[in-house]
Amino acid sequence: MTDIAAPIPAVQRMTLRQRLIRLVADPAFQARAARLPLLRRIVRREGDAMFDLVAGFCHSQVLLALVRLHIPAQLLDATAGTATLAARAAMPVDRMTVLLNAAASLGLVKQIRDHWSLTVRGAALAGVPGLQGMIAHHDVLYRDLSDPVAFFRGQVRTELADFWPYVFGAGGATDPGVTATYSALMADSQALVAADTIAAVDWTRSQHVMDVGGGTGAFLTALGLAQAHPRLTLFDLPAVAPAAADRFAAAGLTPRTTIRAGSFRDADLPVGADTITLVRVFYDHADATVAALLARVHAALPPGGRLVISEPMTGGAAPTRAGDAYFALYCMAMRTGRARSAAQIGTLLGQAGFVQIFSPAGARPAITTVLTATRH
Ligand SMILES: CC(C)=CCC/C(C)=C/CC/C(C)=C/C=C/C(C)=C/C=C/C=C(C)/C=C/C=C(C)/C=C/C=C(C)/C=C/CC(C)(C)O
Ligand SMILES: C[S@@+](CC[C@H](N)C(=O)[O-])C[C@H]1O[C@@H](n2cnc3c(N)ncnc32)[C@H](O)[C@@H]1O
Repeated sequence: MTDIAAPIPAVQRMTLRQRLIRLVADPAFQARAARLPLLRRIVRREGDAMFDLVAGFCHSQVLLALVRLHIPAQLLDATAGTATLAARAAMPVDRMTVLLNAAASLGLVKQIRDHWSLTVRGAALAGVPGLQGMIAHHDVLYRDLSDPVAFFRGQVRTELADFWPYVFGAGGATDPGVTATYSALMADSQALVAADTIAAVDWTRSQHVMDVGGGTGAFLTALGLAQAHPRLTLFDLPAVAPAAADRFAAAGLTPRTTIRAGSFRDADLPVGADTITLVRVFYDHADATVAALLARVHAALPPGGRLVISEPMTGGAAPTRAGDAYFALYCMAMRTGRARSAAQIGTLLGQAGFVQIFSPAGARPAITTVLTATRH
């Protein structure tokens, strides 16, 4: 069913800003402005930006096709001609030409003489750990979003949550095959989050760090390699946590690490750490679960102990594309959690008895935002 927006009610007294908005929406003004030397550039820029919004889904599908056909990986190995790429993709040459030109328009590849190579952006796509894996499962998200009005009304039984079964608690993460798939993607997509989180925080005072919801140990491994001194404890669900042992062993970190399996929904957290990290954990959960988890974190830390939270956040009063037009929708499709702003998380921290809540600069907000807090 198509929804037509209700007509805007008549405005009694228009502010200056509203008058300006009405003027810009007037097709006659748009046509006049496009011819005026001073306004022409703005009109063109706004038109291009509007077109990008209109065509965003096509752009994403071009990206998805490239990833599914392993074109970034192929072009990282060697440049290739259109016919070669078409043959490898079992695609007619003329259709591959359309795909590659579309990718070139998006700045991902470029044709030099008869051969295609990656651009700087295409090379970043090929190299960012986990990014192609995230893109490859976006078909699930897009199916959930295919009727966006029903989606925003909460009338779609989304599929995305089935892709990440652990969010429904320990019972959701018992099949080792399923957990292995999502744990690998989660760990791969962690690399930039871990790098920015580690860089944003001063770890010199931390003697013992416990990563709660630490998956298969990607964050603690990165931290252990960056900081030689702290002891490291990983806490995650019984179906997930044991796999961290191989990662710790491969990094030579086994003597410094402890793995504790359990559910933070069902029991208290182990004590002993002076620093607890929660990386990409809150946004999977409702406020009540986060509040209960924070109470357990508070109880597990000594007075003066530190909590480090890191995950993609919304922009709050200043919405951001990554936070508000991607992660917020992603979390909504996950059904159990939501993307929050730093201010919202700060409020939850304050209610749980944490003080000195800071957001250190340094992290790339599209990748993650970091908050630190102290247990009172
Ligand atoms: C060679 C020439 C000519 C010049 C060189 C100039 C030069 C040196 C340029 C620099 C090039 C460079 C190094 C670029 C680097 C670019 C990088 C690092 C780009 C990184 C982009 C990262 C992105 C887009 C990350 C996206 C992450 C996403 C979408 C993650 C999603 C994660 C989700 C949804 C997690 C879900 C988990 C759950 C289930 C909710 O719990
Ligand atoms: C989005 S993943 C983040 C994993 C890791 N911190 C990262 O950033 O890659 C959320 C993690 O929380 C864990 N988790 C979910 N519910 C949990 C619970 N009740 N008790 C312990 N861990 C839980 C999941 O198994 C998963 O590893």
